[in-house]
Order: sequence, then structure tokens, then C-alpha cells
Amino acid sequence: MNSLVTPLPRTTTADSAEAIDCVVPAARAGRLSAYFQLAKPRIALMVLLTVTVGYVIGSRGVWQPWPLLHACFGILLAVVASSSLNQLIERKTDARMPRTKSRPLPSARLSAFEVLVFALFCGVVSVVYLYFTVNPITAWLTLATIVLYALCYTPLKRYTSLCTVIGAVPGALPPVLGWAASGAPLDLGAFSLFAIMFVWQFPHFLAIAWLYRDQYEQAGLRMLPAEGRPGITGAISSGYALVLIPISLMPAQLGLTGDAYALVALVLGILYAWSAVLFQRSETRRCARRVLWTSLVYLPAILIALTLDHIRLMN
Ligand code: HEM
Ligand SMILES: CC(C)=CCC/C(C)=C/CC/C(C)=C/COP(=O)(O)OP(=O)(O)O
Repeated sequence: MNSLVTPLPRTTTADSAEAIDCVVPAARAGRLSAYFQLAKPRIALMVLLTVTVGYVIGSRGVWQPWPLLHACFGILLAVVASSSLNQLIERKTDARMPRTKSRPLPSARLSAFEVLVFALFCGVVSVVYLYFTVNPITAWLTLATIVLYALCYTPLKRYTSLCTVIGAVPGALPPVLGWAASGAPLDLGAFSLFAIMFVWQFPHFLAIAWLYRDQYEQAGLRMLPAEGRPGITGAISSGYALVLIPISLMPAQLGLTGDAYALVALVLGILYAWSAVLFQRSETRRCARRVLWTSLVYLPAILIALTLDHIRLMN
């Protein structure tokens, strides 16, 4: 009761002006951080790494920094556009899941209209920028990546777990975008990078889908194969992780890298497959987390090994 009758401190005009001066930058910083969150920054960073790898390997060791920077800037805008569209489309389902309910749209820090305008602006600038500063093929492939992620995969999540096969295509395209930006023809080398990324994603997102299966179900999203029947998620994860081992050796077979890469790929592949096999043997939170964690170590590690060994071979 006492707190209700406590008089408010008397403010002067100068005090309120000072208060407004503090609140306005704080509100601006809050909106800036909401836009930053909209971009899914950690995934965006990983995308830029894959673009760089595609560009460096496509250039066969003779690469220039400026075209790479143009490509990274344009593709970053595309990631921001597609992540924003993804969150715009999923704002109602995101609001139902503890993992996503504090995102900018469900938490009402940004309005749907603001996000739509922002996404369209970033998407158009991205494609036009890539068209004029990089090349038309990179621009069109980037547009296809945005459409596949935001307009095909995202709405499909409500209807079938096969959405993930569609979602894995835009997920695997960023190294191909980097390769196209280098001006090299899209040959088997580009395909080998696409294949590694494509197959890598399955244990990655199956572990996530299993960990958050209750939240996805509550939100009406179908991410688990066979409606998550016991044994299936782990079995599919280990199948993909085992197939990834020979696929990850493709760049070495194509002469893009030497034996050092092949050895690193083999060791990483065995670790990833081992984590998936353990998940198959016992579908527990601990094992699923191990698969997710291993996937997040595997990807940057194999990409860095690929690039360093390629540069070593070219010099
Ligand atoms: C169909 C494909 C994919 C699906 C469904 C998927 C889904 C997800 C989800 C739901 C998370 C959040 C996990 C959590 O909150 O615990 C996550 C994390 C992550 N994903 Fe993926 N992912 C896919 C493909 C990719 C690709 C292609 C990349 C990289 C280029 C990637 C990189 C990451 C990274 C770095 C994280 C950890 C950082 C974070 O949680 O923000 N993912 N993924
Ligand atoms: C160049 C460009 C446009 C690249 C974007 C391609 C890319 C990195 C796609 C990510 C793959 C993917 C399906 C992520 C999960 O989204 P989700 O919506 O299922 O994850 P969520 O549940 O956390 O929202």
C-alpha cells in the first residue's frame, strides 16, 4: 500500500529532457538489437564462412579480396532477407515455442509490416548488388536460395517432415554461391561442396528436431521423420553421417586438396558418425546434444581444413 502512495519525485523540465535523452537512445539500441536478432547472426556467420570457402576454391588459389567482399556483403543481405521472411511467416508458431518466443516478432519488438519492408528491401538490394558488383549467375542463384528457404521450406514445415529435404538445398547452396562469385564454371568441384553441406545438415537438424520435438509438436510443425517413432531419428542420422565420410573425400579425389585434408576429413567424419551411432543406440538428450555439438565443430573444422590444404596445394 505504502508503495502506491509514495509520491513521485518532482521533475523539472530539464530533468524530463534528460530522461528523454536517455530513453530515446535506449529504445533505438533495443530496435537495433531486434534487427540484429532477426538476422540469426551465428548462422549468418557460418554462411559467410561457406561462401568464402567456395570462392577461394573456385578461384584455384588466385583470388582477389574485393570480389570476395562484394559477394559476402550481397549474400549477407540475402541471409538477412530470408531469415526475416522466415520469422515473419513463422511469427505465430514461434510465439508458441519457448525456444523462439522471445524473437523480435513474437515479443512485439518489431511489427510484421516493419519486418516485411526490411526483408524486401534487403532482398532486392542483395540481388541487384550481386548482379552489378559480382555477376548475374551469383545474383540469380542467391535469389533462388532466398525463395527456396523462405517461400518453399518455411511454409512446408507445417505439412511434412520432408520439408527438411527442401530446406537442406538452400542450406547447401552458399558455398556454390561463393564458387559462382569467383567466376569459375559450376563443375564437379562446386557440386562436391554442395554435397558435403547437404548431407552434413541431416544429423544436425535431426538432433535439433528430436531435442525440441515437444515444442515443434505443440506449435504444429512437422520436423521429425515417421512422427518421431523411437529409433528412426537416430538411425537416419547415423545413415547420413556415415554417407558423409566418402562424400567429404570428394574434393581430395578431384585434386582440389591433398592428403592432409583427406586425413582431417576422415577423422572428423568418424567423430561425427560415432556421435550419430551413439544417438541411434540410445535416443537420449545427452546423445542428441552430442550430435548437435559435433555438427557445429565438424563444419567449420572441415571447411578450414579444405581451404588451407587447397591453398597449400596451389602454392
Ligand atoms: C534444413 C536445414 C537446417 C535446419 C532445420 C536447422 C535448424 C537449426 C536450429 C533450429 C538451430 C537452433 C538450435 C538451438 O536453438 O538449440 C540451429 C542452430 C545452428 N545452425 Fe542450423 N539448421 C539447418 C541448416 C544449417 C546450415 C546450412 C547452417 C550453416 C550454414 C547451420 C548453422 C547453424 C549454427 C551455426 C547453429 C548454432 C547457432 C545458433 O543456434 O544460432 N544450420 N539450426
Ligand atoms: C544465401 C542465403 C539466402 C542463405 C540462407 C540459407 C540458409 C543458411 C538456410 C538455413 C537452413 C535452414 C533451413 C535453417 C533452419 O531454419 P528454421 O526456420 O527451421 O529454424 P528456426 O526454427 O530456428 O526458425
